[in-house]
Amino acid sequence: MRMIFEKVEYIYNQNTPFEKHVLKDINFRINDGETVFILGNTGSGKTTLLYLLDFLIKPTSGKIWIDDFRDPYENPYEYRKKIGFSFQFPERQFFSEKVRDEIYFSIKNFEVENPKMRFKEVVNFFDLNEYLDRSPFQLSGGEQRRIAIASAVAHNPDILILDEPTVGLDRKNEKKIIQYLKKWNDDARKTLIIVTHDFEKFVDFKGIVYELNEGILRKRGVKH
Ligand SMILES: Nc1ncnc2c1ncn2[C@@H]1O[C@H](COP(=O)(O)OP(=O)(O)OP(=O)(O)O)[C@@H](O)[C@H]1O
Repeated sequence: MRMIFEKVEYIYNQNTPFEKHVLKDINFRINDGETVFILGNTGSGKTTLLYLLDFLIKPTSGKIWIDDFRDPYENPYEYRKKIGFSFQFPERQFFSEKVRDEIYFSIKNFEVENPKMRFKEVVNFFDLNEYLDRSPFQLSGGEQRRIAIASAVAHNPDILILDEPTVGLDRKNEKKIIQYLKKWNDDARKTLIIVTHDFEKFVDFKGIVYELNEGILRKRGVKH
């Protein structure tokens, strides 16, 4: 699923005293299998750009296209099914009382084949057995991050979008998650989109690096 941004602008609270022009004339495309890093200072618009990539918000002006000519907002569910999204602040993405349901949700919602097997696979890989009956809201930042990433990948999406995936993780889990993401990076069919302030932790990754600066997106280079 190729994603194309054409002259995309995003303004919060337009025509109010709190108006904030966050994204300016964004033109880029993300092809199947690519890894894309989006860097930039605090408040430069990175999270807003990711919300657009998951069709959670609509551009104030400009267009987002899927595979050249399809409008994702006509049927966002259909396209979102192919995407896994882990938020910068995991508690903003959680909505279940138990970790078990949080992880099971996308497996069920997106009708994954062999749901029980997939659930076990994800829980075992991310080492989450001990948390299954606990509330995701009452866990540490690092534990929440693991659950957020596990939930994002549970339905085996084609595109994985991660906002600050390494924040809060201890060294052991950070290593494990980076290794896991490297497999996505190496998989020619899987697209990986990462916003990070810890770019040096992705030293072995290939990909296209963009930088957002006051809402303007520039290509910084390609990592080989
Ligand atoms: N819901 C909102 N209403 C109004 N302004 C907002 C809203 N969300 C974000 N903003 C503002 O838009 C700008 C961009 O925010 P965004 O979260 O996209 O930046 P960011 O690059 O992800 O920052 P950080 O690195 O700190 O996470 C910021 O100035 C922020 O204050």
